[in-house]
Amino acid sequence: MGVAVIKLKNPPVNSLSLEVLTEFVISLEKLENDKTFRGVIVTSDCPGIFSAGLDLTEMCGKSQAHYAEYWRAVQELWLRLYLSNLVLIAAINGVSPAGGCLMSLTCDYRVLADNPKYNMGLNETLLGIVAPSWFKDTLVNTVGHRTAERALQLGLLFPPAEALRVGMVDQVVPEDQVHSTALSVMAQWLAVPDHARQLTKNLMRKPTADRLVKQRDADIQYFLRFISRDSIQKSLRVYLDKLRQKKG
Ligand SMILES: CC/C=C\CCC/C=C/C(=O)SCCNC(=O)CCNC(=O)[C@H](O)C(C)(C)COP(=O)(O)OP(=O)(O)OC[C@H]1O[C@@H](n2cnc3c(N)ncnc32)[C@H](O)[C@@H]1OP(=O)(O)O
Repeated sequence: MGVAVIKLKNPPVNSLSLEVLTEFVISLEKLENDKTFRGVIVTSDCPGIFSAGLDLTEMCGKSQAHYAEYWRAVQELWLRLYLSNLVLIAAINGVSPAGGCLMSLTCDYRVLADNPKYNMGLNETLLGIVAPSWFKDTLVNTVGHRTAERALQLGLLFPPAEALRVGMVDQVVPEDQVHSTALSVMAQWLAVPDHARQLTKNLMRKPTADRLVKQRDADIQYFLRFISRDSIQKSLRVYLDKLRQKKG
């Protein structure tokens, strides 16, 4: 039925490095241009981890030019996913904090494996950083304003039952059924004529996407100023050190 599977593969935690973002955009573009494909299942090849989100090492101790390039790539992936003409189904087979969660929120439907470890949410505040307005918009459009406000301020990571309750995911299924469920949901979405579904998706999503499109450069400048602050660099270093020391 013309369904591709994109499996994120950047061990150990599928962090969204510049290279991963760039490859993801290229893969999506190819699929969008190949009319034999109408849908994509986005999933992970890393056991227990859908994606650890943006790659913290890309945002720490690098040059301004690097931060600008990185942030443009983050914007690009979000825009491509959010406005994709393809049906996108996230088969979430692991934990998905921050950018990992965002990626799944851009999909049309989310199936999450029922494992209490597989938390998801926008936890940026816990790192001492702030989810950008378009991350916030994506969450608000999924779970509503009040739930998003509480989740964003507290940096909440929701276990599966809670994620389902607040509408962050559409279905929670046993781990071994995530892929088959995503496939059967895909069949349901593909039963709708493409042009009508695509126009409707665009109607729902374009106003949100346009807010970023109209001010992409300003958004990059804002990111540069924010991420370059000594206090933010320090917060990121402390967070990364904590992650590294966990093992020791
Ligand atoms: C104006 C706007 C400004 C800024 C906006 C920025 C928006 C940011 C969005 C983000 O996505 S920030 C990233 C948020 N992500 C997280 O908080 C997740 C952090 N990681 C974890 O919680 C865990 O690693 C895990 C995903 C639950 C996996 O745990 P596990 O025990 O399996 O692995 P471990 O913690 O030992 O990690 C292995 C290895 O990977 C490194 N790591 C983990 N996450 C990241 C990451 N996001 N980026 C880069 N590297 C990461 C970790 O340090 C370990 O490295 P080591 O092997 O060298 O020790």
